[in-house]
Amino acid sequence: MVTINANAKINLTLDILGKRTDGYHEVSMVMQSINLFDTLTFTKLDAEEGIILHGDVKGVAKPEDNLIYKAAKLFLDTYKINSGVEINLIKRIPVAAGLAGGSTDAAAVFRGLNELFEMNLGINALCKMAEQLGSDISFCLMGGTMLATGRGEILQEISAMPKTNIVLVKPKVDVSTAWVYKNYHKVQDSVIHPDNKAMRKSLIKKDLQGICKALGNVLEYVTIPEYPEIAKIKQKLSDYGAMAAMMSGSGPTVFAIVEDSQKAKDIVSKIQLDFDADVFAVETAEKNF
Ligand SMILES: C[C@@](CO)(OP(=O)(O)O)[C@H](O)COP(=O)(O)OP(=O)(O)OC[C@H]1O[C@@H](n2ccc(N)nc2=O)[C@H](O)[C@@H]1O
Ligand SMILES: Nc1ncnc2c1ncn2[C@@H]1O[C@H](COP(=O)(O)OP(=O)(O)O)[C@@H](O)[C@H]1O
Repeated sequence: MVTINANAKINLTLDILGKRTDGYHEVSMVMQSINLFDTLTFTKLDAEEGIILHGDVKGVAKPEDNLIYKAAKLFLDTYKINSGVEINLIKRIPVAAGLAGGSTDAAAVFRGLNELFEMNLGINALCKMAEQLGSDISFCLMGGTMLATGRGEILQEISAMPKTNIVLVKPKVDVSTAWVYKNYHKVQDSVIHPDNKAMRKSLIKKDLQGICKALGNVLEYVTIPEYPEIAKIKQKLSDYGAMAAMMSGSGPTVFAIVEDSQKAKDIVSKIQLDFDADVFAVETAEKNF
């Protein structure tokens, strides 16, 4: 049996450089893994038993639609492995939250099956499969602090963010990533683009104030007008003394950077009373490879 913890991510920056001919958007974003995680365990089965998945994902009715199932099928088919596999999922990352919950589960499947079947595949081979299923899965394989370009699948390791306390607030609405990207053209002329160079410089200097100053996400301009609660959550987090607060990915989760774990606990206990939301105190996580 193999067990993998699949970390969620936040976007320290998210910039869109343009629309591509394949319909996706060209992005440039600094991504950071965090220690909020799903846990997946993998056990070999006989080939005729196929892929059996235990554990529900809200809104995903059929197991075959789960990214976990799709990733397992892709792995077994690609490497012509004549075996079944049983996968147990403990879901902790909120779904459709901007935290890459589905992508990180898929990445965990590639890592888990690589170990279970003793394939010794390198990160490049795993990333090749990842790209076929989703833009964020390659980052979830790598983890840590990365600059992601292309549609998100081209990764460059950059200076790691110092270990930092983060508070996550996920209001009880689900946001479709596809919908957010689809509506970006309506706001693109009025957005303030994040400064990725300034972010990278601050990361090199381990300057948390600088990192806070350089946070920026152009998708806020699409998601916040539709879900104004996100702006209220950002404001409250600042009022309660967070160093900075911003929406992650396509939203709706807001993450706040806070100076220590006591402050994080204080903020969690207060903000839980203000909003109908899932609230977590977490830390930044290190890379997987
Ligand atoms: C916005 C981000 C930021 O990290 O994260 P989430 O909010 O989903 O966590 C990502 O770009 C989400 O990546 P991911 O969730 O893997 O997206 P995919 O499954 O590849 O694509 C979902 C849909 O989003 C759109 N899409 C995605 C990535 C991209 N660079 N341009 C796009 O236009 C496409 O319309 C696609 O149909
Ligand atoms: N294992 C999974 N975990 C979460 N979502 C999944 C999974 N498999 C498929 N999905 C689908 O992917 C969509 C995006 O989910 P998720 O990755 O959690 O969003 P985001 O990247 O915005 O955090 C969900 O609404 C759901 O329909």
